[in-house]
Amino acid sequence: MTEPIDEKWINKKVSRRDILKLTGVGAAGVAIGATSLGGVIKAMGSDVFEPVADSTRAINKVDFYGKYQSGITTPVQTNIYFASLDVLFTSKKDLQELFQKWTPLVERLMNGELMVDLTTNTRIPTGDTGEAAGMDVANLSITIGVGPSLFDKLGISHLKPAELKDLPHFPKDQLQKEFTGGDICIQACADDPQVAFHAVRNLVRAASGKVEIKWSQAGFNSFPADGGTPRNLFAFKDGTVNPTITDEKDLNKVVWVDKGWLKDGTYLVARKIQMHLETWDRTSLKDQEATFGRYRDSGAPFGKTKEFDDFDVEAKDSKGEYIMPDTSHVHLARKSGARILRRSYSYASGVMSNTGEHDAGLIFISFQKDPAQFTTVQNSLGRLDKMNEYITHRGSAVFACFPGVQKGSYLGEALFNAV
Ligand SMILES: C=CC1=C(C)c2cc3[nH]c(cc4nc(cc5[nH]c(cc1n2)c(C)c5CCC(=O)O)C(CCC(=O)O)=C4C)c(C)c3C=C
Ligand SMILES: [Fe+2]
Repeated sequence: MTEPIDEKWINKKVSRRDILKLTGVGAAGVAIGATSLGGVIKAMGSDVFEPVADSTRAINKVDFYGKYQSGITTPVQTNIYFASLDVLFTSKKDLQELFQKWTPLVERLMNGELMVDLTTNTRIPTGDTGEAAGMDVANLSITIGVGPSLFDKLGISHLKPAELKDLPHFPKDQLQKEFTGGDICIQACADDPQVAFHAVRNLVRAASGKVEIKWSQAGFNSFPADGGTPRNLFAFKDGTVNPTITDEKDLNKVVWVDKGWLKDGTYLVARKIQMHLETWDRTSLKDQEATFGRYRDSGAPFGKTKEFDDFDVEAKDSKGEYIMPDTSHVHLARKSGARILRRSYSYASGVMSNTGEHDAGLIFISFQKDPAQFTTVQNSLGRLDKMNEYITHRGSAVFACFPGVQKGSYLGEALFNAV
């Protein structure tokens, strides 16, 4: 039998910045070009790292340990694989064991390591499913949360935060059971679709017999060449007005829970929203822009010229009419007064079998310290939102996402320490 291979696929592709850090070359101030990197490594007496060409995707590691979980204020990656799971057990102890088992696996995945050492023994299934072997870790972030149904199933309703409850029914909701709810969520985001999928697949596999996938959805964000705001499938820049992900003070107001076992965690709201692209594509540009109250090309609010220009929703023109139409999505969302951190992805999953339309839309994801913030915005959009003509809400879920993990601890430990 051949020796097991403990192969780090992150080591196969290491950014130039990382190599400079590892070798100390950067600190010594030695300027080297990309073509000389291989030589530097050999000179260091190591053949572990292979040189790679400079690439924007090569700066590739998101930290697992920290005050907060990754995938919340992590810069948005290009891909998501979101999975909502149901548990197949009924005890709190089983849940604790699941998170204790997952913690080092999540750490390994985010380090770009295989789930367990590979063996070449072909008589047994491999420890890692293998489809991410040799790939860059691509800024993989993994965010884990628990849904309201979990607490009831495990008989621990007394530990369920008062804020964690199914969202109310909203006018025009057409929710389908197969895209709604779930006991646990895994949000895997990465700059590569296969890396994100591999993470979910392997975590679910490691919990075989303990969890089953209730629903899942892959999604994407495509960034313009200048790295600015991505456009959604209606071709509008989406994500312009959002809390700044580095503004800790503001995030404390909007995103991070400040009490109880969920302190430094947050609530994730997921909505699977179909976008009726065929109807949208038959709509004039003028009407499309009035739907949002923003110009399509620049992303600027009506009456302004630049995407990030501030605006007053109450401002009126000389005829006394709102500059930003009062039925526009942005007018109504802003007027709600509530704030959320949006981190959504587009999806395109083939064709709706009953209508022949594109099965495409938005996996709307927002983080907030109380799901009521989302509800306030959604209630303000209500029946008035001009965008309602073009969208249908098909799925919905809410999860309490744990605080970050410190070394020696595990995902959700505070929940298990709570009485
Ligand atoms: C309840 C919350 C929201 C849902 C659901 C939602 C769905 C949704 N939004 C777009 C496209 C855009 N939304 C934009 C702004 C915006 N949307 C929300 C909330 C929800 N959107 C907020 C809070 C805001 C910001 C409002 C503000 O204060 O300015 C925009 C404009 C650009 C931007 O700021 O991102 C677009 C475009 C789609 C397509 C969609 C469902 C399919
Ligand atoms: Fe929106």
